[in-house]
Amino acid sequence: MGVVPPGGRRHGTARHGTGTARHSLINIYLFFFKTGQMPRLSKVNLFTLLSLWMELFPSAEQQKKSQVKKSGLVVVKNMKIIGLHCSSTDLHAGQIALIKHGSRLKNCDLYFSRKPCSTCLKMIVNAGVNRISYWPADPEISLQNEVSNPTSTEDAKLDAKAVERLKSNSRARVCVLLQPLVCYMVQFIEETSTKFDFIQKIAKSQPDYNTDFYTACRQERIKEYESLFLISNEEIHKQILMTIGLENLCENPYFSNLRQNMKDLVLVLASVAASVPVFGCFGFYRSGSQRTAEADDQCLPQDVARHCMIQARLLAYRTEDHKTGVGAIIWAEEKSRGCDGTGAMYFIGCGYNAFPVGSEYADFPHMDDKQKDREIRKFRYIIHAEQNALTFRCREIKPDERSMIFVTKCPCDECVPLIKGAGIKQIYAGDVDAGKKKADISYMKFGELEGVSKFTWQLSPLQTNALEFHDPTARENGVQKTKSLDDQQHQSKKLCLGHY
Ligand SMILES: O=c1ccn([C@H]2C[C@H](O)[C@@H](COP(=O)(O)OP(=O)(O)OP(=O)(O)O)O2)c(=O)[nH]1
Repeated sequence: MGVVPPGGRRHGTARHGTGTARHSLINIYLFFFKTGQMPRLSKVNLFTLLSLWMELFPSAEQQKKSQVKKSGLVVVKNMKIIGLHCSSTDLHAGQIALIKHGSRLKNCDLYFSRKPCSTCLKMIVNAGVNRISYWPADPEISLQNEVSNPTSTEDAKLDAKAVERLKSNSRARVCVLLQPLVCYMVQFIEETSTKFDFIQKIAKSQPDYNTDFYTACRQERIKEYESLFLISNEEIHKQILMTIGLENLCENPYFSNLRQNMKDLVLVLASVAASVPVFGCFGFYRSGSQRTAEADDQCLPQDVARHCMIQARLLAYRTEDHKTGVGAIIWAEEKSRGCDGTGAMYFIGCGYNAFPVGSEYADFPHMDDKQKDREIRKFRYIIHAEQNALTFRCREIKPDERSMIFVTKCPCDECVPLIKGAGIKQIYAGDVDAGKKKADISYMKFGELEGVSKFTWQLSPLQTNALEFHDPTARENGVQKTKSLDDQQHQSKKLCLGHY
């Protein structure tokens, strides 16, 4: 487990409101000028966050109250994600990993949202995994609810002991891999989430053009995730840590550092999740020209589409482009429901925009198209999020299955033909730059793309029709449009750190 950097607590990481946004922006600028880089999520924290998020994968199954808690799992090979899973009513996440990957689990790293039970651990260890990381709160077999059901808590304690015995006799490292966030990470994520295109699109539809709803939604998510992923009572948390073999973390400063790291990650998750909010009639809908498409190519349920877009948003915080972070993730759907808690859906690949693998920070230019000298602009070098997702995919894209890509920004002219050529059937994205031709990057092809269904973030068409009825010229993609606001939105869409 990482420790807090010298000087004590990291700067203001546990702030709950948008509060002094201007101040935090100045701090982020200072960080940028000092280090030359924007705050970035470490891979380990990204995998941990994705495991927590997978625990929340929307499920059609009825959740029964049980001692066995739902858990999320990220399977990683050579530091690349090869599986995103969550438990179902019948199977634990570890069992699903075994069914889906079998002996391919050898040398993989597994990130669990809860410490796995002995049934799962013995099989995973047997498969030869390299490392098992877990979130240090209530384990899969819950150690809470002592009073209401003493027998099952006794069983849970017995299981925790068995897990420890398996751990001490296994080659795999079973550990907690949390790292402290870099300075200003929480503020940066909060700032960029408020400015995220989806939030701005909703704000634009509000009469007073504000983003207060983002703050409210974030607060709700914080409450919800804190109750799920943290243990509010310090004594109970200590008791659980003791039972699951983490007595070393029960002393201060390790205990308070651990709790702070966990809290910061929960804040990150809540801030990102709130940037693709459940808000009024906003969601992913076909754009105008495609609305008559056949019914067999329907949009995913909104909660599933939102969930996957949030995965892409998390990936974007690994970007190497300090101006514009982009994340992309590809999922597909089998013909029939599988054993995974994700139903028929399975993971294919994911990525974010970054310079070619193996390159060093100074190898390539980082400037944008405001830079006069075209030779020192980033555009000819950077690999786009979709390109990385396709390159490092772990499964093939099958022509007879519904495959879908979720991208945090409108796919550009380099990526649109790649997505279509790869046989991806659906694109879920924003459309803010659609139709724009910039100096070195263009977004002209997305609007014209045919043969791939496009679902962009907008007001539901039903709602749109009502608007149209009143004023057919006053909308674009379902959002009431005035020229000046549209321009404002483009200006404020990013935390612009482009004036080097
Ligand atoms: O389909 C795409 C399109 C772009 N990018 C990445 C590449 C590059 O790192 C960045 C370019 O973003 P943008 O078009 O917003 O240009 P910018 O110069 O970063 O910002 P601005 O909108 O101010 O021009 O986004 C992708 O990953 N996928």
